[in-house]
Amino acid sequence: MRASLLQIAVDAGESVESRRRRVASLVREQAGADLVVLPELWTTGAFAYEDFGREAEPLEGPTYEVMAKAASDAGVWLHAGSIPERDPDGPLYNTSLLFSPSGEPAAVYRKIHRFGFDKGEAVLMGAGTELVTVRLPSTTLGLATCYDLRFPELFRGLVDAGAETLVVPAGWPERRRAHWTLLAQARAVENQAFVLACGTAGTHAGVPQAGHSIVVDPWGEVLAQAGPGEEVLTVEFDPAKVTATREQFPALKDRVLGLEAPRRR
Ligand SMILES: O=C(O)CCC(=O)C(=O)O
Repeated sequence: MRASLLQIAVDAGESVESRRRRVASLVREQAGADLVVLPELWTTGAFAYEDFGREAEPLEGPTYEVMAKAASDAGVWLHAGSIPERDPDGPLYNTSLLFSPSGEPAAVYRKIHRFGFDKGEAVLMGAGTELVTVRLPSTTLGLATCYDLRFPELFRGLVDAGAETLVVPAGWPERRRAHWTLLAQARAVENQAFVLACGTAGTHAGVPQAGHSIVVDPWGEVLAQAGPGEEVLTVEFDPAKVTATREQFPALKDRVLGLEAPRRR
């Protein structure tokens, strides 16, 4: 399986409209890949809180249309990263879109863990409530977004639902780059799954982005990692390695569920 992670530079000097066009043509250039992955909130930038409301789109808005067409032009499965979604009956959501190689919608995932504590995304956006997995011809994807990477129970839920390849679009800041690499490897090792984590480059809203998108195999080996700037990170991997790893080192079978809390003495 060949995957291309498009580590897009999100800088304030470029309009959303021109970034959308630029990213669509980068997706088209990936014809021949099986899966293309974009980062979180690449239209606005994950920290451009003031732009969320202004740039929010309906689910089937401009980014959806342009990305559906780009997926079918390239003939690839496209994880189009996430958009600020305006739900007509509810709040904004940080919503990921996945398209099939014919440009059909294949999945929608609304980010469950919102970042910012008592400000930013945490107050501006609603929380998703559903785990999402998607069966591709050679692997089952499990979807998560950025801050979700810190919550292992979400990933365990995805694995229980059959996920073998965990896809994590992000807008991770440079300041916590060490956590990004460490957590991507931890999620791969503990779940014996591939992790494809695609971040942004550039600086928006005064927050330098980490870049360093990463692909980790089920043994925790880093198959590829990008540098800090805009980059297309392409990697070939064998999805069958998930089953092989889980058979050779069957730690997932030794889980003990439903442990009781310690008794007070
Ligand atoms: O957890 C972190 O350090 C970064 C999370 C983040 O930037 C996000 O979810 O947008």
